[in-house]
Amino acid sequence: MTVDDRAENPSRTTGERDDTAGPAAELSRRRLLGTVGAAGAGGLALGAVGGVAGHAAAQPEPGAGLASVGRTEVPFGGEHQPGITTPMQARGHLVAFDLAPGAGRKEAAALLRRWSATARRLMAGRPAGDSTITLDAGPSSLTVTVGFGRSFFGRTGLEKQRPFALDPLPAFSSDRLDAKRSEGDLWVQIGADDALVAFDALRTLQRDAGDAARVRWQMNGFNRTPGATEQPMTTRNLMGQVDGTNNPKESEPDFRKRIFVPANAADGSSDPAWMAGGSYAVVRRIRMLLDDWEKLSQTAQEKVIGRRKSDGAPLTGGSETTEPKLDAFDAEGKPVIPADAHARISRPDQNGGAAMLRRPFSFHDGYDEDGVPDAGLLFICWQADPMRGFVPVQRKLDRGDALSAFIRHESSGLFAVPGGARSGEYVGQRLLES
Ligand SMILES: C=CC1=C(C)c2cc3[nH]c(cc4nc(cc5[nH]c(cc1n2)c(C)c5CCC(=O)O)C(CCC(=O)O)=C4C)c(C)c3C=C
Ligand SMILES: [Fe+2]
Repeated sequence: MTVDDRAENPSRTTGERDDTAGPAAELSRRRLLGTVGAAGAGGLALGAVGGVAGHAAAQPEPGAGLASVGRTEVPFGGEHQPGITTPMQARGHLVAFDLAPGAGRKEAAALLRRWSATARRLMAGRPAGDSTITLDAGPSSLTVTVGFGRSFFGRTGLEKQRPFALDPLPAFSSDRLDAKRSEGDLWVQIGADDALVAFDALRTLQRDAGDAARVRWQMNGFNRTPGATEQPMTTRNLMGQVDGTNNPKESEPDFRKRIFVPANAADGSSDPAWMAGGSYAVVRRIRMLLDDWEKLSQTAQEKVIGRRKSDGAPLTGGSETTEPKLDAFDAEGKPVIPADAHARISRPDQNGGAAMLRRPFSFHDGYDEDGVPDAGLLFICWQADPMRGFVPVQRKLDRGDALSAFIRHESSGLFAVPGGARSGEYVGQRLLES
């Protein structure tokens, strides 16, 4: 998708009206952006509203001259939370919180109310609080997504409302998990196409937590900057592979069923009513053993995945979107796509139909003392039921994925992400006020 496509995509540019904004909405950056954006296109440099004299008049208007990357807005409200089907953003922060000692359901509800108000404002390109970090940045496709970990329900006395889907994930033999960087009462995913906008949201939400919750762990990630390529291209990961090709597509008939909890229990869901329109996120910090990986020849690397590095096409030929021929053999009688190739054994048709929407960020947290990069994938996958998404696929990968020798799962989290907030509602209200 080009920048212009993104700006024209209604899901990216039309926000629902913020009913918490009040008269300040008159001067909201979002509305200024519309005017100033148009003026900017004509080459007009605007002064302060009302022609304020002196130094202030020389300052550019907030939002002046924004390009479509900065202008693009994702709606906060809706059937689903943002940040699930939103196109991947350039910058991401993941942060887990634990409720503070003594904080319970009442404090959690107040916190979710504060976070929702902040997210609504920031995602619309309006300041929340006194920060000036993003005054000239625009919404930049900011999304804030909030989820509940298993431990949240005990802390708030809501155990009867805890979904079975939050039962702990099974242990996998290749797990090397750090408990301190895993799980958490609450999880927030922040994504934006501008690093300052993403940081500002992270900092503001953390300040909003006040005495109610403390940061348990926090991770930073990135992806290709939208607009950097003219063709809409699937992103690459830090191993250099095209990654995301065979994700379920929103246009597929079973997409919603696979990714989202149905809107009512009559649709065969065992989920509590408050999860209607929600999804489950599995979050894994997966370190890439890049020194080992880069010792492999390109041909060997391609066999590990089963796809070409250059364009992501299957080893049996065609283009990125060509269906792989799983039963093709080479002159020596070996499968062209090896039996343990990652992209072969992770397919739904090899796992009883198990499917998930992968929406990761890459990470790089510097180098270890021995010069080894601490880099990899903040793997985030979304599904209506982790037992019919992540778990069976990871079980299969754990038993015999050629990629396993080059990656290490270092932390894990499973979070129930409720449906999107309706107008005037805060995220999680249907749980906290049930
Ligand atoms: C348990 C789920 C998965 C984990 C963990 C995982 C880690 C992981 N994957 C790559 C790179 C690629 N994965 C690709 C495809 C792919 N991977 C999974 C699941 C997990 N991956 C699925 C379900 C699929 C799609 C299979 C299909 O339907 O065809 C690919 C190929 C291109 C693509 O379709 O995206 C690559 C490349 C890495 C580097 C990694 C851990 C660091
Ligand atoms: Fe994968």
